Amino acid sequence: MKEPIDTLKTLVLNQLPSFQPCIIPLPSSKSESNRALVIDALTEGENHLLNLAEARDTQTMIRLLKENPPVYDVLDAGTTMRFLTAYAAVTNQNKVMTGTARMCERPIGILVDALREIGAEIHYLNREGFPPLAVHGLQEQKSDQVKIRGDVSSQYISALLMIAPRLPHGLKLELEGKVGSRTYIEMTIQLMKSFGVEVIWDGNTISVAPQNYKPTTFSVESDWSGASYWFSLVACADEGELFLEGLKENSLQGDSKIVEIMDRLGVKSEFKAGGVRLTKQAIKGFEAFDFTHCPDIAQTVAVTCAIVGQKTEFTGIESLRIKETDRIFALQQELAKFNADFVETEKDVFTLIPSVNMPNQVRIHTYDDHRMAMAFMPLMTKTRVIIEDPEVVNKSYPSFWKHLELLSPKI
Ligand SMILES: O=C(O)C1=C[C@@H](OP(=O)(O)O)[C@@H](O)[C@H](O)C1
Ligand SMILES: C=C(OP(=O)(O)O)C(=O)O
Repeated sequence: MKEPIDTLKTLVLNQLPSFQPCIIPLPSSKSESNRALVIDALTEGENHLLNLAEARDTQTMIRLLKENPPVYDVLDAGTTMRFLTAYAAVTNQNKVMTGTARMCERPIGILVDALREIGAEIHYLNREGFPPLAVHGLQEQKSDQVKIRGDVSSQYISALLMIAPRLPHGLKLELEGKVGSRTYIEMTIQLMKSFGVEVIWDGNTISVAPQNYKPTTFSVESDWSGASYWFSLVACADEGELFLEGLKENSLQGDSKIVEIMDRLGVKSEFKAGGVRLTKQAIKGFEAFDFTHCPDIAQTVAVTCAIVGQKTEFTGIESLRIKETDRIFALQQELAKFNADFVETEKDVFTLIPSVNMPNQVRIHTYDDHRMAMAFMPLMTKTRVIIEDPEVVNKSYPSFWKHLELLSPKI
């Protein structure tokens, strides 16, 4: 049971228009960590995984793989649900897959259908197409060629790819229709290659022959999705400079696109040894952006545009409806609290109309979504902000509020 709203824990952020130059340490990427952990579990021999994320999604993955309970309760971690469903199948285990109430509303049918076609026995325990599930392993591979649509979640494709080298006949995945979050599929393939596995992506077909992962040392990069909130803070502040530690210019993470976006919204990025320096520059502006391949930074960019006065068209955000919450609805509700609008002007095209009048205080509801809490933090440059359920950030970035405390005001 969720607590009633009045008794919810809140965090008050006092207005901070400008801040002194500051170093932000950043967490490690949970997407890279969760892939490395599944690959590690499928490797014969010992890997050395460095810099694994502190994110709850990753800690849940570590715990479940280590303790190997009969029920894999993934809480609210999408990658953990999708990757471990495929993992349980290929390792021939009997597992119940479950999670939070919201997780049981996030679709998994496309992955289950593909795994069944390959030969896994999986049953739905409640609603067809959604967790909870009972996985009963994969006795015999029935098919090595599967068609899969790519427009709902790339996590199904990543899950299948990572188990593919361990299937007796390997796997040929034929991607159908529009493919969203393609950068995450590329990340999966890059990680597989780092662990010595060959993957061939040719047009719409990704082929993986049966082969073994090779033990290696792998170090997880800092998290670009988490970095996006600090870019936004610099964009929204009157004055401010940040050094974000551990980021590399050539990243496996598609959310590094934030550099390009924030360049238009007034943030200059300079890559140095050990990270990236963010300073303010004039806003160049943009009219439209397609988030198909970087959906997790859509909230960051929407809030930034609302604050800096940039009217913008958002496309490629359909998948936001099936994430930790319906992020489109959540954005619309919370942006309206400071008189910004996020309106569907044509089917699947949303226009962000910036704030015209800033109230003295805004209370942000966070909808069990870490990214709602973090994306609205930069509003503190303009007004006093109250964040409901601040611990929601633990999913990906438990030290987020501690890092915010590193800032000191510029008087
Ligand atoms: O593979 C991954 O690590 C992820 C893929 C994306 O999901 P979709 O493929 O469902 O868009 C992204 O939103 C999620 O935060 C992490
Ligand atoms: C959508 C997200 O995660 P997941 O799908 O793995 O729960 C996210 O971190 O924004």
